[in-house]
Amino acid sequence: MTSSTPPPASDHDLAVWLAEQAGAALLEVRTQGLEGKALKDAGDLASHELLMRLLSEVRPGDAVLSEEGADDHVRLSSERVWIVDPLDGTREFSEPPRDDWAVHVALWQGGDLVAGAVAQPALGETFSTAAPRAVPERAEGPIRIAVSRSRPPEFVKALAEEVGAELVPMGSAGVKVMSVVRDLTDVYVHAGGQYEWDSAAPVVVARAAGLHTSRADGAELDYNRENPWLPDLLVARPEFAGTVAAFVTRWWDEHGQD
Ligand SMILES: Nc1ncnc2c1ncn2[C@@H]1O[C@H](COP(=O)(O)O)[C@@H](OP(=O)(O)O)[C@H]1O
Ligand SMILES: [Mg+2]
Repeated sequence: MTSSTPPPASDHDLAVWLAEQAGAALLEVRTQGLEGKALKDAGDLASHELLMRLLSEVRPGDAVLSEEGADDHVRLSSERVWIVDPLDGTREFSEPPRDDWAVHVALWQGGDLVAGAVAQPALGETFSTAAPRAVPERAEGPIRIAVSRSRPPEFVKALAEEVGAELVPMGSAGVKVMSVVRDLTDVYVHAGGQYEWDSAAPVVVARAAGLHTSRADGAELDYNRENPWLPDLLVARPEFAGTVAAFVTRWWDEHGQD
């Protein structure tokens, strides 16, 4: 969809529309000849401002939770809260032609995530609850675990050794969750730091595809809390979730939570 298309009525379709509008703006920023921090900052700002403006126009009664608006406590008494990450994988966005960066748009309503979209603009793909994907049959071979390129959890090497897995580093929480949806990997596990906007949209899209989603130790995920710090995450094909969650539980018992 392009900016000439009107905003759709349904929340599922609106999440896609918003993520794709922001994605188009980000691709345009990438053509401006900027580099490094200037490119990161210009992308963050352009996408953030566009999403805030569009949401205030099309859903004026809803609250928004994003990095810039985390302290706006109106959202804590709101029935409907859009949880957005205008540019996830900022580092990779600033390293063209990498395509492992994303726009996240999720809707939280009455206690849980209900709709969402993850756009990967440089890949030309959007994953969403509007058109949930069936996860393909698993490719044969060892378990593949998606991990952060720059800040992987301290336990991942020990986990990979124990279960005979290979690690697949890439940028963006959304891209890593979508790698499980696409059967590029089997598991994404993170610990050590993240915020609600890093995982909300990927999680609701993964749930719609039938994947397991939880904290890294298997505990329940909870969104739109006063403190949006949500430092760990596990998204996995259901058959691998128990093994990874049990490993993390044991690791945290023995080493403390990182
Ligand atoms: N230890 C940590 N503390 C805070 N945020 C973290 C983090 N590790 C990862 N993240 C955030 O999670 C997102 C995915 O990270 P990664 O690409 O390393 O997997 C990034 O979001 P942003 O790019 O929106 O800042 C990154 O900032
Ligand atoms: Mg992010």
